[in-house]
Amino acid sequence: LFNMKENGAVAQSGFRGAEGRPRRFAFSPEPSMEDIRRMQAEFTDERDWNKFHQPRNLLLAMVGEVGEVAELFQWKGEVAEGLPDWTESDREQLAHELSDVLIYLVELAEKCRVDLPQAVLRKMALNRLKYPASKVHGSAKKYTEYKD
Ligand SMILES: Nc1ccn([C@H]2C[C@H](O)[C@@H](COP(=O)(O)OP(=O)(O)OP(=O)(O)O)O2)c(=O)n1
Repeated sequence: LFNMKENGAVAQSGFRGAEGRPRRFAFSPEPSMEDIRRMQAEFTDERDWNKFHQPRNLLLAMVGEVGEVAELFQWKGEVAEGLPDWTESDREQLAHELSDVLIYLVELAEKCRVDLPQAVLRKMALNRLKYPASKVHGSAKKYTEYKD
């Protein structure tokens, strides 16, 4: 059991502790979405790749990377939270592919002039209004299926 504390992360290896209860998990506080936007902008500028990174191309690149994430899960059947049966190498591959999706998503948002962190706050506020916890607790019905 090791503890990845250096980044402020509280992730630990394995999903369940000795008592069989799920361990606490949280992301590291850094980098922020703005950090990621800036780092990817530098990467793109240094290679003179902005001419390729129009919104539609970024969207297609992102969807391609989503496909690569799906490939890692393909034919595995249901996978338990924490991926207890995956090798370290499979986990690292997944970390790479999820990062590719995020990098393209952040750049797509930038090129579409969507301030993504603030947009997420607005959308989550809408989600809470649409799905009041008191009304939908324990049910996965879509909001259109509720009678009142
Ligand atoms: N025109 C490009 C090409 C790559 N990248 C960056 C963003 C992604 O994080 C990563 C994608 O690289 P690849 O297209 O080589 O894809 P993979 O890393 O998934 O490699 P593979 O397709 O071999 O699995 O590199 C980019 O910004 N712009």
